[in-house]
Amino acid sequence: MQQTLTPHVYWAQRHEDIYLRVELIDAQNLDISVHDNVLQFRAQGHGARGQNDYEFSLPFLNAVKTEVSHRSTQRQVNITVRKQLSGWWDRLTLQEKKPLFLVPDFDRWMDESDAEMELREKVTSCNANSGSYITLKKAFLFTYNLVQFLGFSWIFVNMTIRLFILGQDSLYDTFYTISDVMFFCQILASVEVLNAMFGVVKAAVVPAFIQVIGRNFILFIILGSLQEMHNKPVVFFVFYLWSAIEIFRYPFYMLGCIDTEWKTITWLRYTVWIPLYPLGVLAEAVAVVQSISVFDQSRLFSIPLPEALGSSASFSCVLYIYLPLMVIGLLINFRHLYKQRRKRFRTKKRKSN
Ligand SMILES: CCCCCCCCCCCCC[C@@H](O)CC(=O)SCCNC(=O)CCNC(=O)[C@H](O)C(C)(C)COP(=O)(O)OP(=O)(O)OC[C@H]1O[C@@H](n2cnc3c(N)ncnc32)[C@H](O)[C@@H]1OP(=O)(O)O
Repeated sequence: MQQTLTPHVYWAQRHEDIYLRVELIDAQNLDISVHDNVLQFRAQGHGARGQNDYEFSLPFLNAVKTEVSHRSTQRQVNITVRKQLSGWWDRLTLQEKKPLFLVPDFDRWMDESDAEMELREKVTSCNANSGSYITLKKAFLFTYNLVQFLGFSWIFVNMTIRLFILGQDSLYDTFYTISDVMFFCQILASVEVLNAMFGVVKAAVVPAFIQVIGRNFILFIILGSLQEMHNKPVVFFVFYLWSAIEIFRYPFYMLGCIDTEWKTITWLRYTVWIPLYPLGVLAEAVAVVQSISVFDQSRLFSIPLPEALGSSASFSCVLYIYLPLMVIGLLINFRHLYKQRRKRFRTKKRKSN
């Protein structure tokens, strides 16, 4: 008949954890739990007294967490118990007299000051890692915002100068002179959706997605794909309104990356959108409406239909759906920007009180 015996148990501690090493070869049917700060161990295996059931219980000196992690190898069972509060214990067990089966694990043994040093090194290397991640992130964001700022400033300044020099004529060739840089900036702007998705910045995903998809739809499908749209004055208004906000938004972000704030830039970033956003959406809607007849005539992107319904549907069907979607997108983003504005200025006011 098998007897129930106690295995040899080796222990060591750190400020956060207790490590137990149970000398049991090929341990099976492990039952390890912690209740009321007492660890119960039961298993079958080959220990000091051969193949047998082995068990022990350890009432800990101080409170520990109930979750216990263990890993059994061919030679031993390693158990880690987390201390409820970080700190150094004078001994492991509640009773002053150490149980006979329990001995220090000199392979893992550390005195308090060594463990403190190890803990400090861990914290320092963790801080160093997160510090270099933050520096890298800020450098990436700063560069991204700088590139966008330069792109949109070039667009805005170029259009303004051309308007002063050429007057009304400049409205008709905006696409030919500006679109390449606008294509570049708007493709790059997709990074903003990814940044929001992966938590690189604290921005909301849906507004960023609406913004990028909305603009790229107008730029690539409505304006870019139809030659008939290239010389329309609406291109001027769309590009001018888009770039008018970005020459404030990107410098605002750049300053944030270097932990600096210029009140005027902050005010402009969170205020200029109030007239610009509805005007921008209006200009985009005009472009969509103007493109409908062009799509109908050219049959570009027409949608194949089953024969019973006719040969194909004009892409303008999509545009009729897109127009109300623009209003929904406008409302979502307007509400989002309004909340951002209130949050920004409310916090600032409170901070300055
Ligand atoms: C159901 C809908 C289906 C979709 C169908 C499509 C519908 C299409 C609708 C089309 C509507 C779009 C029309 C639009 O194209 C028209 C115009 O653009 S007109 C011109 C005026 N436009 C604007 O004013 C909008 C400008 N754009 C924006 O403001 C942003 O793109 C927006 C996503 C709308 C809002 O930005 P965000 O959510 O990021 O807010 P914050 O700026 O307050 O930023 C929040 C925090 O994140 C930090 N952040 C964000 N980005 C960066 C960055 N690049 N670098 C560094 N830091 C960044 C920022 O600092 C904030 O942090 P903290 O609060 O700590 O300061």
